[in-house]
Amino acid sequence: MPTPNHGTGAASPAAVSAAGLRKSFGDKHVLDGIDLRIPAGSVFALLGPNGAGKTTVVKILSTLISADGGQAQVAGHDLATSPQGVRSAIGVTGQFSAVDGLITGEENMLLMADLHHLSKAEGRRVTADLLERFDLAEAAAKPASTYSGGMKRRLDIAMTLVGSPRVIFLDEPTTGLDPRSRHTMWQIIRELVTGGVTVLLTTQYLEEADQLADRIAVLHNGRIAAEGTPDELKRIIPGGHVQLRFTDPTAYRHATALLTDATHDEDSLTLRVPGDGSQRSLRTLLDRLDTAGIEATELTVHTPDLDDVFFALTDDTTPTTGTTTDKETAR
Ligand SMILES: Nc1ncnc2c1ncn2[C@@H]1O[C@H](COP(=O)(O)OP(=O)(O)OP(=O)(O)O)[C@@H](O)[C@H]1O
Repeated sequence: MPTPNHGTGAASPAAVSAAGLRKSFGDKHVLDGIDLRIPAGSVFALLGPNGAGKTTVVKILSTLISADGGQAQVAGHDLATSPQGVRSAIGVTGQFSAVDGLITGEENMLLMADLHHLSKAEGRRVTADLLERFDLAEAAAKPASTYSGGMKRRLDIAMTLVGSPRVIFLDEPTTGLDPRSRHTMWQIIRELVTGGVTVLLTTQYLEEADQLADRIAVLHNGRIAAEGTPDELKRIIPGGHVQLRFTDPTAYRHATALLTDATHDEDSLTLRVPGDGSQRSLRTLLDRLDTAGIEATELTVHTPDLDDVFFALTDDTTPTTGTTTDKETAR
């Protein structure tokens, strides 16, 4: 479920905007003209295969490295002319934790408060508040090296929040976490956005983008291959169909003769009828079968999901009508 502030565009001011970002490492062109617009108070997911350049985008937008070309503004500050302004408005949680394992969770937080020049009292207040919020109060006095992966990740994000950033970059926030910790992290991210923060996250997990993001961009070959809401992206990929499976070869043959737009597989006695999975198209198909007195043994509706989008956009060898996921099986 995306966040309440569906950042669909025009009305909300942009918390992050970028135009024509380019970056090469040696002769390797990693980013070849990236445009982004992330409405304030929304979650934006950057998806892409390994090595697509997701971390590079985060590093550029968080001023850790500079772009070779293009321009960007973050929280109203220009990357080129006001990098310090950008840094003061953002929080970054990278793939490699900033947590120091030798000191306690609380000490990590207090160190962060010092870096943000909070007074001792304010630092202690913010630390106690965040440790409580992130369910780390009990473990606060233990060395961070004894924390589980999920606890370290929560501490990492809590440390990011010490400076009250308006824009947060989360680079693969749930990689390596078990399903429960992943769900906890999703809840934390949703709460951040409800509080008005803007989140740019990179992820390998399509489900994560589907669950969290108001908008998703798929990065491939140095460019944004597609951008939109999860539903918009799913709509651009064909591949919805109804699969009919028969056990009676005669019924299968009759169905093949009737449904001439279907592709069929003689060996498994199955037909694939193109369709958008809507109630109307399903009813039409069932009416045609009923009228002809044909009964299928099994009917399965397939609708494209983000996996299909990802594969179709990032693998030139996969046909766009390829893999689909079973969404509903009847009979
Ligand atoms: N400092 C660097 N020097 C040389 N090459 C680099 C450097 N940083 C990144 N690259 C290369 O740039 C490409 C993009 O890397 P990046 O880490 O941005 O990808 P990514 O999409 O985040 O990948 P992953 O999902 O694996 O984390 C990769 O081919 C990587 O090897």
